[in-house]
Amino acid sequence: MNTLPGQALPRWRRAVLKVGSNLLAADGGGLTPRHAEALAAFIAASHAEGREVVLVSSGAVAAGRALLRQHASDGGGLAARQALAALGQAPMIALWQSLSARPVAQVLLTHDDLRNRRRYLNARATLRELLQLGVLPVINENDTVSVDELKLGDNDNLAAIVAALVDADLLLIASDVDALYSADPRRDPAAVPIAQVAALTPEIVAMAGDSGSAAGTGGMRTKLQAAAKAAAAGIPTALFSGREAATVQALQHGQLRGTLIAAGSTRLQARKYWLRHAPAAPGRIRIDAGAAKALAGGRVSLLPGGVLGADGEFHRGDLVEIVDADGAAVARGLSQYGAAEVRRLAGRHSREIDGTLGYSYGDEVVHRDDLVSMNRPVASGQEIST
Ligand SMILES: Nc1ncnc2c1ncn2[C@@H]1O[C@H](COP(=O)(O)OP(=O)(O)O)[C@@H](O)[C@H]1O
Ligand SMILES: N[C@@H](CCC(=O)OP(=O)(O)O)C(=O)O
Repeated sequence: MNTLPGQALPRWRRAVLKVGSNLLAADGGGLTPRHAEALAAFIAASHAEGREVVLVSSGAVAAGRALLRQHASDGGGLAARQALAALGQAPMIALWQSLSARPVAQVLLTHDDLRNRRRYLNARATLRELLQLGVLPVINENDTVSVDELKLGDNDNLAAIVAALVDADLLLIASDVDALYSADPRRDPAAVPIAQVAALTPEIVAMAGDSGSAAGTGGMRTKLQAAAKAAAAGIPTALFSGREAATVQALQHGQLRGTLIAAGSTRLQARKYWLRHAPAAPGRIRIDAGAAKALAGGRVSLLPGGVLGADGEFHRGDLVEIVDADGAAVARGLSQYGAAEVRRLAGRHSREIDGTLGYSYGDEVVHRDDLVSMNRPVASGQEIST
């Protein structure tokens, strides 16, 4: 039973919710809606309030294993696990669809997809589009092609990477344990729950053990790794029990009965800091006076109409300098198009992109979420991007 007092959940508009296998296969066999129901109700209520939730759901291996058990034993090696995941993806998605009035979209990702700049941007564009369409994205690792060196390894880490990918302002991790404890509570009856973690020090990390069950993968260790990744991107993490319907309902009212792991800085600060200081590609985008003025004011995207040209070489997704007609630095950002493409798009209207290139990655040359103005301080508590 949860003995932690409630605490305020950080304000959020877009969250990633990670649901572990232990919750979905709570009876030790195949998937059950027992705990998923309350989580689906939370997602629906959040959506009705104008918030966006991206779901990262485990459970495919557990679902596959339950199906196969009726026919044969699964062996236990990597290929067997991959086969079980392939078998279980559809039932896992079906479970969420059965609990959601909105359409559910399946998204399978690997580490390789997220390391590759082009695929990273494509995954992000797809997820943004799904959210705009009002669809519930359900993400899982693409276990079929995830061999060891490509594997994210667990969905806790995948959820943290997705949180940064979709610019979430909160990472919610629902598990079968109600908090981070001072030691694994399955092994140490004297372990006490921890309500707040200000920083993931080595002492805190040492408290985390691995999974206590066959269904789960990483235990608390991967949850803290995920929280560290999220914190580095300026995203706080909330750990709570998805077994307690009252705990899940309390989230709806902004109350967390679990562990809150703070982010070092705000999401916007972390992102803007990175955009400002990371090494840029050997190339730059030149813009006209009107675009320079708009970008200096902040919170706007760079459209092709304001572009004069591009110098040097850079690729889609590269961080580039944006300069005015005199070569003075105005901003930095991730270009949606490569240098050759930007040269062709210079001065054109966004609606001409498709006709000019034969394809389009979006209306913006640099999206406002990927842009930092060089003459504006990165203030704390700035508005969260939409
Ligand atoms: N310090 C700790 N505090 C809480 N839980 C811990 C700790 N160390 C290990 N664990 C284990 O982590 C488990 C949750 O992780 P896991 O089994 O991977 O679940 P999930 O399927 O939700 O990802 C808990 O049931 C618990 O036994
Ligand atoms: N891709 C696997 C999930 C692996 C995983 O991370 O599981 P868990 O520790 O329960 O979140 C599956 O769907 O079974």
